[in-house]
Amino acid sequence: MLSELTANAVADAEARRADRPLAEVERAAQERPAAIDALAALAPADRVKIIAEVKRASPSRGPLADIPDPAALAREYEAGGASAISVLTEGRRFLGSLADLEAVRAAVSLPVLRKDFIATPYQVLEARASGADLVLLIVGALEQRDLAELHALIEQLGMTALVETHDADELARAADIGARLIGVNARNLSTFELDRDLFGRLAPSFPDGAVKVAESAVSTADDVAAYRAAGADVVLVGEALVTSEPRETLARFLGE
Ligand SMILES: O=P(O)(O)OC[C@@H](O)[C@@H](O)c1c[nH]c2ccccc12
Repeated sequence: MLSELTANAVADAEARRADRPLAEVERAAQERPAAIDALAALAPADRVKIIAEVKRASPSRGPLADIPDPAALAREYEAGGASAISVLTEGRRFLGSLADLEAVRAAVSLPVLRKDFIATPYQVLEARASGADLVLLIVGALEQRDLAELHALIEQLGMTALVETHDADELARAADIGARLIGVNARNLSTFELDRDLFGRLAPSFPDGAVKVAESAVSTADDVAAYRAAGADVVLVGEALVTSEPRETLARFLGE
């Protein structure tokens, strides 16, 4: 499933490229105001931080929420105390778009993450051209050389990569490229199985100095507290926020 999601995302980007060639996206990326320092915004602190996700649907969970106005949702997230906003831009299974990312970027002053199946420089440039500060790289979807090259391009453009892992080998690969913001996704993107304890098992093996992000499977404040107790600096939450009153839920999750 992960390779199919990635192949589709790359094919969709290639189709966009026919209308908007690489040189044009490069220019648009350069003209954008500098990216926000997301690493500073997500740095370890005496309280847990939350990346709140704009997510309409997923292949494992189906439709979650309509979200007619992603900018309004992002403003709720900002007012509720989120430290960054993740925007799914994958169109086929997650029903997102780059237009969602643009709308969110214009609405908030928090760092914004492009959450997609990124495997080409073109997709990274699109992210910057749409105002992203952060770009997701899924280790399990990439050869090590491509991972290293995409990571370098993201940093060159002044953005931060969130490098997503799902086992000890992938965590070692993230460490090898010098990733400074590393996530552990509780959901296996090939089988869609959830393993809520995976973050806790991998946390001791994070490279020194890397910011630790626990991704997925949070439905209650206790889940956030469990991730925090296991060493998470940051927790990434989607479904629980889009299916509830986001400000109230964030307040509960942040222990307020
Ligand atoms: O809705 P949840 O269980 O709170 O999960 C959010 C986020 O972690 C999840 O959407 C996600 C994590 N890694 C991904 C990679 C691609 C697409 C989606 C994801």
